[in-house]
Amino acid sequence: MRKKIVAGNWKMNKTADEGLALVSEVVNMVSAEVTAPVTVVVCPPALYLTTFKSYLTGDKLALGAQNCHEKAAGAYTGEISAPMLKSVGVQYVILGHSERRQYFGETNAQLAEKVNIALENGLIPIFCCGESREMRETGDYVGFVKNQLTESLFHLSAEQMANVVIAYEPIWAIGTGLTASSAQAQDMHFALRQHLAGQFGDEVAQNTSILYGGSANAQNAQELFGQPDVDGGLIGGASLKSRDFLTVVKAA
Ligand SMILES: O=C(CO)COP(=O)(O)O
Repeated sequence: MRKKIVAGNWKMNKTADEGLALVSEVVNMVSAEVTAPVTVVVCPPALYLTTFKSYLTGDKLALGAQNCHEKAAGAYTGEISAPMLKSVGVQYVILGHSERRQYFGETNAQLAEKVNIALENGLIPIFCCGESREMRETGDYVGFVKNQLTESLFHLSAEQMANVVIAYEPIWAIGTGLTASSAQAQDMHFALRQHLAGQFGDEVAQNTSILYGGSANAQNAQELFGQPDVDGGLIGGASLKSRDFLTVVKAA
């Protein structure tokens, strides 16, 4: 059975005090209110990972980073490596978020290297994919997203792929309030699972968690997560308010 996962991507938000208050609230609420088998991953700014590790314990809560470098160490000023993340107890790492692709020029080939180094260091990549609004309106958007998987993941063995989580995040839905309809999400998730099955076999495809991201919130999460191929979410804005985030978690 594939895992249900709800990950909160805080992006570049919250000062240290604000972050501590939020993570404490989330931990308390998850402990008190979440009985379903869902893994809650908190992905704060890297600066807070070490401090947050002691809060995110037990089998329901996990710590995630928002990025890592593709090399293990070296002269890369300002960067953070997968071995460093592992050494402070990080379990998941978001890779290939559309904001990193857009603002930092990350390519599918570079992301293939990031996926490799994450897996070599025992981190679970949350590999992001998704099309722009223009692509959705005029192009072969399913082919485009499938190709993101092909170029960054299809060099892996089936065994390695079993340790990867996918997040479908249509760019037009991120931070815009324009959520994909549950049918649009389901259609893409189904297509991606088929694509995975073609390369890695049915068992791996069926066991891969495919999360939805893009204006998912307390109001629409139930409907989105109710789709057969939607296994949870990667949540931006709604992860910054504990009560909203918990409502999303409970919908998984
Ligand atoms: O980019 C996202 C999560 O990684 C989604 O962000 P929003 O939930 O704010 O649209």
